[in-house]
Amino acid sequence: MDSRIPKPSFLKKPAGPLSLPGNARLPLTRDLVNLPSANSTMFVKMRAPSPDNRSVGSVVNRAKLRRSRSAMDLNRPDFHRPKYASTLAPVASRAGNINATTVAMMASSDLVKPVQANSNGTRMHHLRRSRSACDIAMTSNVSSSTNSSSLSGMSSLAGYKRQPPSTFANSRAAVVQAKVSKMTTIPPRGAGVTGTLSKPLAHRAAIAASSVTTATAKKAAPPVKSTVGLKAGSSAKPNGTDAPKTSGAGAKTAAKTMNKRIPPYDYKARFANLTEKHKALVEKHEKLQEEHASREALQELYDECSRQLGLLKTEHAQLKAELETIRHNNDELNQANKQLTDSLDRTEAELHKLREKYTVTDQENANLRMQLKELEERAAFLEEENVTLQDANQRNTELLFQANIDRKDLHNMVMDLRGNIRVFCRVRPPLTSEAHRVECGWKYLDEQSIELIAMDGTNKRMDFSFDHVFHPRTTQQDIFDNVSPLIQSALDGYNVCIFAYGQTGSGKTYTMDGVQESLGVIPRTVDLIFNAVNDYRRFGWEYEIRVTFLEIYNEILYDLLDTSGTTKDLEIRMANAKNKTEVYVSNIIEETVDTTARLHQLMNIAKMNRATAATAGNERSSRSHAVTKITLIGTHKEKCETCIGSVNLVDLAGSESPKTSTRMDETKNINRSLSELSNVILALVQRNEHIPYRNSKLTHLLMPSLGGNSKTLMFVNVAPFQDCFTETVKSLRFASQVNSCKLQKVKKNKVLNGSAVM
Ligand SMILES: Nc1ncnc2c1ncn2[C@@H]1O[C@H](COP(=O)(O)OP(=O)(O)OP(=O)(O)O)[C@@H](O)[C@H]1O
Repeated sequence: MDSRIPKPSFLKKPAGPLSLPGNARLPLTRDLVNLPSANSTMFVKMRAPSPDNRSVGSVVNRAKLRRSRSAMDLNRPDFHRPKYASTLAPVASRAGNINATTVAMMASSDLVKPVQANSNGTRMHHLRRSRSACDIAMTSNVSSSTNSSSLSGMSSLAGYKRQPPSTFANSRAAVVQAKVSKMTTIPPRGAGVTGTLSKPLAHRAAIAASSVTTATAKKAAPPVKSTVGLKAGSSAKPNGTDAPKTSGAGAKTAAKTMNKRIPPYDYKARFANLTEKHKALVEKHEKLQEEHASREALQELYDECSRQLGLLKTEHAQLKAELETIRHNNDELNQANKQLTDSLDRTEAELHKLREKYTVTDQENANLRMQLKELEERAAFLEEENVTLQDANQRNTELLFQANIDRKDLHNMVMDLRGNIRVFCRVRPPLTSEAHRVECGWKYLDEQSIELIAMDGTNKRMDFSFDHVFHPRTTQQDIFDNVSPLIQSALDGYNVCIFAYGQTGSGKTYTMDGVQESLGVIPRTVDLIFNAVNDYRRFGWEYEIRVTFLEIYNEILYDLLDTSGTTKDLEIRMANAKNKTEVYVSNIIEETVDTTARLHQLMNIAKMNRATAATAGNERSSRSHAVTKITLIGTHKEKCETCIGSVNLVDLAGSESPKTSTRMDETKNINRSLSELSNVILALVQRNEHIPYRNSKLTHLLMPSLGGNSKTLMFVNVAPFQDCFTETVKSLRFASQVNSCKLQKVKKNKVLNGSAVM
């Protein structure tokens, strides 16, 4: 298909040169109109191939073709302008379209979006995108018709459906204005800088929007449809609806003039036409400058918006971080609140329990108060009763004191009836080691009589009577039960003497001291005295207890509490010149004891200091007379009464046959002192005027107990063996003599002006 447009027949070459200077020729209207902006490919593609040089060859030089149609080719003498060339309507400035569209699109979309990297590149990108977007439909149509023919390609432009510029531009402008107004009406957040910047920003935005609106409104005239200008010989028919509304009447006239068909030879008309077009172009240039200014304003607005956006983003990030912190704090507060709520629940539960407990306790408290009130009433009653009872108690104490005195008198009377000197006989059992020894025949007739039968073949029998006879199975407690009444007499203010007499090994020390597992009379007496003293305190009596431990060995006195090792001269002296039976020992240690333990301790000391040795009848024989004296001084402060009693506990040395003795001097002294004791007893029995107390230390010391104001008890201890028969008979005969002795009536010690009368 030949796309060459046939040369119009009416177009003739001018006869002579125009009245232009030199060789210049007026450019064609088409060239002038499309010279700066008609370089688009669309238009190039729509251009018909040059009718010239078709005969040059089969290959067409397209560069030549373009050049042949350029403005410079107008001077060619063979140039033939196509008829339709002057009828081409001026194409609306694409730059103007692009600017308006770009501004509208920027306002609608990109102004509120962050600028990425290079702002210039982005702006160009928007420009390119907007232009390509506008040309999409047209480009596609053109490309599809390029290979057919220019005419068909131009005709295909008729199908180009451009969006109505006025509507599009107006809508874009409206969007821009809405965006700007929104930006200006958004209250500034955070720093005041944003608020202060909003005013110029709004102003610029308003200017830009108004410019865009004006530009787009001016561009509301639709771009010339190619189909109009492409129709050969037909004049352009401006569409009334698409005609520009802001160009004014001059522009309309110029357009009409320009579009008016001017003969080629009418240079004046053509010049006028060109002048009008130049004028239109100048106006267009001014408008483009305004648009450019608006674009710069928009660019500044865009930059400002970007900066604001950056600030807003920073502020947004800060607010986001702050929000995150607040959320974190809120979570922590929620957690703490939950814990506090749990704790509060527990506390309320505990409070509930405590309230219940308080209620119960309050009830109990009320009950207790009632009980307290009752008790107070009861206490008042009891207090009155107590006063009454105290009066009664005082009277009873008086009665008891008097009764105790009566008891003492009665007790002493009984003791007097029993005799002031009494004799108890005790037969010890044979030891396990003494099983081989032959025993005498012992026949216990009653509690007071005993029959001794010799087991040497003579069958000799002897009867003895005493105050009490104790057989070998008698316990220490049974013995002391018969002794304790005498101790009570000592507490009542009487002198008491208890001594053990008998052959060596007959059981004297066992009876008086006893052994650890079976205590004798002395330790039991100590316990009884301290128990009685405690009981007497209830009657108002306070007792002072003093003790001395004396030993008579070979007629010499020794203080058993003296552990100094020095020898002191102990002398037995008369206590009172009027009463020659009361004696005391000078220089002896008399210790006051407060406790039983202390007294037992002193007893052990004395026991260790006592002289002992082995004898034929005893491995550990006491070779001296030991005298333990306990003085009891009772005081009744209320009655101003004092009673002094004493207990002499004597463990005599054992008599020994000179035949069996290995220490004769010791044995002689022992036997002599025992003999003197017998003489005194006999003198008392015979009621002699002279009683030989002073013949021995022992009798001298026991003088108050034997012949004076004393209650005396003698144990006669005998061994059960046949080889002791002679000594046993001697002891029993002596004890019988003592038992027959009737001492004078014992008197109670009197105390006058604090001095004791012994
Ligand atoms: N009633 C008794 N029951 C058990 N054993 C006893 C009894 N009497 C004495 N004995 C024991 O017999 C032995 C001799 O007794 P004890 O030493 O008391 O005799 P004594 O008369 O004091 O002798 P001496 O005069 O030589 O000192 C001791 O071993 C003692 O334990």
